[in-house]
Amino acid sequence: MSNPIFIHEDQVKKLLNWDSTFDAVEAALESVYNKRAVQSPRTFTQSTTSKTLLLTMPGHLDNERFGALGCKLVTVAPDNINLEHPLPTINAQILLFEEATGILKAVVGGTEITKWRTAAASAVATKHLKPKEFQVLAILGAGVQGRIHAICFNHFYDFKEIRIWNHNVHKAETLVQELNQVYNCQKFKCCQSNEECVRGADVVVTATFAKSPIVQKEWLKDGVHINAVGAGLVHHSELSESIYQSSHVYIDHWAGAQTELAGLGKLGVEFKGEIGGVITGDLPPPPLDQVTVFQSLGMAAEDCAMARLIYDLFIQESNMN
Ligand SMILES: NC(=O)C1=CN([C@@H]2O[C@H](COP(=O)(O)OP(=O)(O)OC[C@H]3O[C@@H](n4cnc5c(N)ncnc54)[C@H](OP(=O)(O)O)[C@@H]3O)[C@@H](O)[C@H]2O)C=CC1
Ligand SMILES: O=C([O-])C1=[NH+]CCC1
Repeated sequence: MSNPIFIHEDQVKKLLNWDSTFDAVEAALESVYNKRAVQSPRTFTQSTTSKTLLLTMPGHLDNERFGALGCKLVTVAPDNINLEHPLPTINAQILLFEEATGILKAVVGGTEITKWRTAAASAVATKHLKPKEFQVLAILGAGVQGRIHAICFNHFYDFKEIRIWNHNVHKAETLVQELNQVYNCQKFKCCQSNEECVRGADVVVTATFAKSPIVQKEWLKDGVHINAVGAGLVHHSELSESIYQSSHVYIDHWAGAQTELAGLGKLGVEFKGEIGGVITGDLPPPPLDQVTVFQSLGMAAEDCAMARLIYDLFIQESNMN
């Protein structure tokens, strides 16, 4: 019996690319809708001696290119940011199993994968729910997800302006400066308030730990698309209730939504369906003048697809050397 391979974060980082990530995530979202993926509900284990939360996310995906049986273990430790030497808030590993035998074949660093696949899921949802009219992108949150969303959306879409707001404005200023320098442009702009950031935007991303709404309905332009990524108290704490009640809301997976978004159900919010249904064409695209929300929870199927992608690239590269 061979020992499992360890693919560390720095190796994962070198193997990641946006186009394959997009394909893997799109395949995962479609497979969940087509019932070619199995995702047992994720579990949440709260440490009683710290703020750290451990999530276990088992999944299986039946797909020629991205199929895999795996389990992501991911921790959320909000205080990491305040350490003398700050660490990422979200850290993960993905266990990948041989399907026929159940033997562990690889442990794949999951922190970069979580970053990339989450931004790619927002990009996939945006492609299917807001097919054109990109001028202005508003990103609320300048942490790990805010940054990777800026990079991902700049890769896939031709926004004229990418605005970034953070409740601590200095952090947004630093990120904007970095991105304008890296891409040798001036399209990244720092906003002093969340309202200034959102007003007039065509696409909005929320990626914070905000426990109360940071986006209000009256700030939204007709036809805006929102990718709601962050979770404060719950996964729907970043947008005001009236946004959810008046817009077309799509989710990544029903099973997760039934438990983790139960609060929205109590407010009378009816989900239009899984984004996978829009990808397959079974669900009609929303009218262009309607506000749309992609409520992203994150799925094991995305992580399995990504771990398989990285595993295959790692083996290919090892065989070449
Ligand atoms: N849907 C999905 O698949 C995934 C969702 N997530 C979620 O995305 C969110 C961001 O994660 P990540 O970027 O990795 O975390 P980071 O810690 O890197 O960033 C968090 C950001 O939220 C800001 N923030 C913290 N508290 C508040 C507040 N009360 N109001 C407004 N902004 C606040 C922080 O600002 P500052 O540092 O200045 O305080 C920072 O910009 C989290 O809620 C996380 O759970 C993450 C991964 C996957
Ligand atoms: O899907 C995911 O990995 C996560 N969602 C929220 C925190 C981590």
